[in-house]
Amino acid sequence: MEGVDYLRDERSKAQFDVETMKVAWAGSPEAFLVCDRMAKLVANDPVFEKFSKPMLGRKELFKNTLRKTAHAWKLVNDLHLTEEEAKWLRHYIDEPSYTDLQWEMFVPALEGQGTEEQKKKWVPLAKTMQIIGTYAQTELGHGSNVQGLETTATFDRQSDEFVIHSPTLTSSKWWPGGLAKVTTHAIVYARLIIDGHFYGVHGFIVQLRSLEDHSPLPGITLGDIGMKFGHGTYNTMDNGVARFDRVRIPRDQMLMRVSQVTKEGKYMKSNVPRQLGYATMVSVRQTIVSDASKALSRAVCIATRYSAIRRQFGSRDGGPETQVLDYKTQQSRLFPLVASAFAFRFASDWLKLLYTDVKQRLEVNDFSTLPEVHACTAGFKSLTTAATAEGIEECRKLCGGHGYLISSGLPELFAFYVPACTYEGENVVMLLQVARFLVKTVSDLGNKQPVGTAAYLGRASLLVQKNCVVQTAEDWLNPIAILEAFEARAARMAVGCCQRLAEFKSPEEGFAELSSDLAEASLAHCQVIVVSTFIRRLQQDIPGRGVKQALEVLCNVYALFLLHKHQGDFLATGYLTPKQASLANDQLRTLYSKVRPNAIALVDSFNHTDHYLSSVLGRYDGNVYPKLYEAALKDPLNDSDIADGIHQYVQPILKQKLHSSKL
Ligand SMILES: Cc1cc2nc3c(=O)[nH]c(=O)nc-3n(C[C@H](O)[C@H](O)[C@H](O)COP(=O)(O)OP(=O)(O)OC[C@H]3O[C@@H](n4cnc5c(N)ncnc54)[C@H](O)[C@@H]3O)c2cc1C
Repeated sequence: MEGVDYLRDERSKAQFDVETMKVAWAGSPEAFLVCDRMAKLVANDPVFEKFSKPMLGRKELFKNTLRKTAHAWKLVNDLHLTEEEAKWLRHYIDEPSYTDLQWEMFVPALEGQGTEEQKKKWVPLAKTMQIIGTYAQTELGHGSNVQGLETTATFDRQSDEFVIHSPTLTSSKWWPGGLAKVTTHAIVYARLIIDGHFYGVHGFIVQLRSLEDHSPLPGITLGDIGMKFGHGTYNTMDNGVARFDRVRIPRDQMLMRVSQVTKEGKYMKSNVPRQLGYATMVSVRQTIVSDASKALSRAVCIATRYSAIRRQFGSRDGGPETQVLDYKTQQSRLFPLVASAFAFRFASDWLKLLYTDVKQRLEVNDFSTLPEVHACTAGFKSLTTAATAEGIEECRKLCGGHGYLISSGLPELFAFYVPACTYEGENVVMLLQVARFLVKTVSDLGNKQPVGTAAYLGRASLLVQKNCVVQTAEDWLNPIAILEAFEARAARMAVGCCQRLAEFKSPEEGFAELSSDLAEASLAHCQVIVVSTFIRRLQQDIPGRGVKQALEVLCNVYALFLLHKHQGDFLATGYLTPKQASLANDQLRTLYSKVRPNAIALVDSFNHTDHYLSSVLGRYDGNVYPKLYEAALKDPLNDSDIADGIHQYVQPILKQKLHSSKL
């Protein structure tokens, strides 16, 4: 049998309806149709071909992406694609490009932070690509600490302008995508100074380049920050550096929705609540969580298909060797990642609902849930991006030596994905923000009932006393038992941290000293939310033969895998006995056997095209070995038998005349 037959055989074993699972994964029949159409549009268009990328140099990579981006924009216009469809089109093209910044940072910042007048002027220009913008916040010296930014925007009353200036080397803007060579405008974050007084960091719309010949405007120095990790991923993008030498912009180019500077130089807070920006934040983080599920689904799709094809050891009587997917060790590394992809998918669906809820509340000036929403979305960002980056690397290892080949698709996927742990809020910094919320919530328990995802902390006094009642491995299939275990562990960790904080002279000193424990308590809290979201999703009606049952197995795998991985916490907090932890692990092994027959069908449910996966190992048809060989032959080193440099550098060594004493 060949790889092709192995996958066909695997598909025939599926115990659920794959087509309905595809809809469950996409979120709705409509969402499925849009994704499917855009994925195929990209896959069938030769301009979006990806396999030659590893052979391109930096300049060619960059130009190649410019060409693809221009073609994509033409398709958007020719086919009258909606913004949603255009978003999916960009996603399936699968190359970091300046348009990511345009649509995901520049336009949302204008819409979220601009006044009605500013939006009327700038948003149509951006949406029709008459201007191309980026988001210039990070500097050489500061990223996470936004209040530490050094770029200044000084108000000049006489000319009614702001003077944008980079006073030090470390104030150079550093990282913004598209900044080096493409973008015509940027939202530059700078310290607002009026009459020598500092009024906090604000966003300013700054034109960077001439719209006529694209050259940098006077006083602005622009450049690329250099090659980044991986080859063909972020090196397709011109992340840039910018320095400003007293560059003047009109006063009305400060984004003034929340605070304004008048002609007279008076700084005023508008009556628009500062919290309005929270809705945008929830939306951005929803996209990050959704992207995590997509990236992880790609990696597990490759690793699962390849694991069904790859055979090592175990041949009896001349029969076939064992599929590596049948090894329990392979299953225990891979299946939790398949389950995690689904968990993150449902978490992102839930965040969409949360976004609607937050927007409705903000419209009636109800800010009561914002601290909880802020903490939960920051935690989701950290948890899902960290687990996805680790998961992609694990999938690479699950593919053995071939996983290290660029043609496996996994090294580039990792290089592409891993900065998600850093941008949009560095992951540990995010967990510490969650920790501040947890400490406050636990400290206020006497006065205030926690809401939403923190509601379980309202039962903290009970959760710290009550112990787990599980007696058999089957008891670990009960969602109530699972959820209570996660809640009890998280509550105990949060309460424990608060008790220890009280022993320090000042809360800040305690927070700094215990920050590592606090980050762990935050992670435990975030896991409660992801596990409970998965469980709640399964309480809804899910149509299709065997679909709900397959998802229930994955939900249990996800939860019990986390419990096993963090069993130190569960035991140290005293909620579980060693026997109960061991029963959870027994159940986990049984669950892996239940996932096994469905493994290929589960990853088929992601509906990934071969173009999107860009992996020889993850091909839908399973024709791995012939195509791996074919891909290798395309390497430029195989153009001739005798490579450039052999005659010059190798042959002289071979032909050297050595004195017999040296032999
Ligand atoms: C691929 C990529 C694209 C980017 N695109 C853009 C862009 O378009 N526009 C833009 O403005 N920026 C962009 N950035 C920059 C990015 O937003 C920042 O790198 C990010 O915010 C992290 O900040 P930092 O680099 O200052 O990390 P740092 O904060 O310096 O992190 C270094 C270490 O310090 C730790 N640390 C920091 N603060 C604390 C604390 N209070 N307590 C404990 N530990 C702490 C962190 O956990 C980390 O381990 C991009 C970055 C990357 C990698």
